[in-house]
Amino acid sequence: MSLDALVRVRRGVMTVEVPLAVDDGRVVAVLGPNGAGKTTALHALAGLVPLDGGHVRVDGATWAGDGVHRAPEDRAVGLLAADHLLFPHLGALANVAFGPRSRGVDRRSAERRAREELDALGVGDLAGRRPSALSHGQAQRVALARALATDPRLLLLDEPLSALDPATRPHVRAGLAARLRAYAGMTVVVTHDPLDALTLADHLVFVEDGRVVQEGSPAEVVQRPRDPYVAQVVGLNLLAGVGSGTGAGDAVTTALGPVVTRDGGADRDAWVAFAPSAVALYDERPHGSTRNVWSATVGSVELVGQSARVRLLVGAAQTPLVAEVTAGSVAGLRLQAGTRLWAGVKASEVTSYPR
Ligand SMILES: Nc1ncnc2c1ncn2[C@@H]1O[C@H](COP(=O)(O)OP(=O)(O)OP(=O)(O)O)[C@@H](O)[C@H]1O
Repeated sequence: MSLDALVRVRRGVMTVEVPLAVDDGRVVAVLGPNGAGKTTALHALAGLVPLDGGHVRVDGATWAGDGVHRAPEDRAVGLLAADHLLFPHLGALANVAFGPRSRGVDRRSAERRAREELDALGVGDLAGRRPSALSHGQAQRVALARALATDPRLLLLDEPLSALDPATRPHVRAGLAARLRAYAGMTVVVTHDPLDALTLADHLVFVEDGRVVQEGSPAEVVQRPRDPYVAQVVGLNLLAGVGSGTGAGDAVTTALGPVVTRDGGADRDAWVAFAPSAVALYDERPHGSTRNVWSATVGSVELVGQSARVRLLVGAAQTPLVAEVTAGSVAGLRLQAGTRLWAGVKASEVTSYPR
């Protein structure tokens, strides 16, 4: 049993066109920058936005498309938004029981189901509290319980953790991940946050300007980004390049000139990727085993704990790269915006793969 959807919705000059397939018990994350069309796609699955084309089919039944448009209440959907919108005048239990009640379940059964769901999310002891007496994290768990208490086939989460403060977020994320592992239905989660996606989802779909630019398992995407936005999300430097195409060359020609990689340069059109931590910085041109060396200018330096993210503009084309170095190197090299230096990456740290 599964979700099979092709969401096509016109939004002004942009058309959102996103295929989505989810199997039972699986979690798909949709990622993308602001305005990419993520919420539009989610709302189309929920029935809040009509399709301009495509289809939404669940377990073989058509929810939308082919002249059909089921109303949201006629879809077995649970929707959770960043702002929980619990009923302020009802306690947590009554808020959660509202879902099954509104679908015709008798009061006693609805409350039993609500209590079960609150317990499963670790907030059973808050059953009698009104939303105003709940922390953000607690309220979001109650809202998740409300989305799940109708036993939806399809759970839709729209930035479920984005309104939480950084101290609360990891706890709610862990609770959500545990609950999703036990949930038998299908989940689509929209998020900006790569950590949410990597910890919650089995499959990632990246959307930009309404279109899918890359999808795959978290491991695939992290190792082999195929789009600058995806590379930025997973924290890798990515360059488009051209290899020899003969299997003989060992360098890929990029905006930085030839880059020597550990995979050779056999592919005609190739991506070249390396981690910021693989970029070493020097105040004089290094001599030695480092095969890839470029002149660079520091754009900015951001200290995060014991390490620093250094944005660089590299080579004649001023190509942006990110280096991650120790706080000690920042002091030793006196790194600041405008500092001119050398950046080096060992060939063994650089991967290349077909574009
Ligand atoms: N009701 C609407 N009518 C027309 N255009 C809309 C409507 N809602 C959103 N849009 C536009 O559609 C595009 C996609 O918006 P959407 O909210 O789906 O993006 P998103 O990826 O969820 O972005 P964000 O991360 O900022 O929430 C945007 O350009 C937005 O301005």
